[in-house]
Amino acid sequence: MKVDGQHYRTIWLAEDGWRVVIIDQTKLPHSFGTVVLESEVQVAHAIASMQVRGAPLIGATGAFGLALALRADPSDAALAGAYERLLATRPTAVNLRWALNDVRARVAVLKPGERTAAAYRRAAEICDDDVAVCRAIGEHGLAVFHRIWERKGRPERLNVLTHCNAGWLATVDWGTALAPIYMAHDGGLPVHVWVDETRPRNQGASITAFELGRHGVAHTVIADNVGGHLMQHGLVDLVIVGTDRTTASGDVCNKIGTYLKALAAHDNGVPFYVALPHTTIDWTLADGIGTIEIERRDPREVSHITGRTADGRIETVAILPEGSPAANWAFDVTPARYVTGLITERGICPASRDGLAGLYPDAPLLRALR
Ligand SMILES: CSC[C@@H](O)[C@@H](O)C(=O)COP(=O)(O)O
Repeated sequence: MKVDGQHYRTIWLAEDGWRVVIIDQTKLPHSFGTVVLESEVQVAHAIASMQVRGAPLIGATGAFGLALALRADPSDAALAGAYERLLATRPTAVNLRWALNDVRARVAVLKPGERTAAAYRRAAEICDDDVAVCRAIGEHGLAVFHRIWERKGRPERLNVLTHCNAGWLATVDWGTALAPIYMAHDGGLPVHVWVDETRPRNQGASITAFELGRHGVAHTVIADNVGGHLMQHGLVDLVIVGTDRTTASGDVCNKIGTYLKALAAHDNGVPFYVALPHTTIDWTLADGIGTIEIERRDPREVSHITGRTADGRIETVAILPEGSPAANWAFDVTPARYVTGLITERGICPASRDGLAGLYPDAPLLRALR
């Protein structure tokens, strides 16, 4: 997508053809800058510190991490070590495991001297595929938006609520949940987005609002607790979110607070859609609540908040009384029964094993789960 008239992806190779450039998302929305990664250790840091974030982008970055590791040492031992270290950076988004498994499987069968080039090639393909997949998600989602707009009698604005950031900055380009929003806006559908601020790290307030604002999409940032009230008053036409891991039975793990939005949507008859690429489906799991590892992050993300002062300095301040403990669960699971539909690159399906099997009859392990 474009920032100040220039088209960006979220990750690309530097002119030297081997270093990896990313947008430093920890600096948004106050500054837009890039960071150059030269080693697997720097890639691991970028993922863990959330310079890059969002499930598909974490996967793509991990793939480049393996390429950088192999460039330094293409041995079996180095490949195994880099795989484990990169996998440990963030536990919940399954795209990371998917991308690391994919690259490892392709290079492990090659001679060490051939591995680096193969890993770079595959990482680049993963990026290109992600762009194509997100574009397709956008097109399928756009049809949903049009249907709801028509059903509601073509209101002056179509109010969409989203949580966290599932936009182009969470993927390689386009985004998942935000892709149909961009397409709706570009096509003249009068879309307006309620942006949940998404405490504690405020990905909605800092990243989704940045994206939508730069693209000219009408939006309003709201505190995380507002959505239920808006739904009760008919001010939300649909909810659309991304996901970090969706089980083979359609349970959806996404940013903490998603579950509460799904409950409120259910109570108010508001459609609740989840947009996802195939790389986010964990075909090995049937029950999301009991089995998905939920990342727990530094409580400091809850007890402190960062922003820009009137004179332009970025400052972090404490917001809790001294001595009050804080806890920081980063994701929750929305059971499939609260999900109106899964919007994938192959189309839309019910959030269920049969729904996913209909779209992905070729999926590995699906049979074993039946
Ligand atoms: C297309 S991104 C889907 C999810 O990764 C997104 O909704 C989300 O929860 C991101 O969490 P984050 O902790 O910012 O990586």
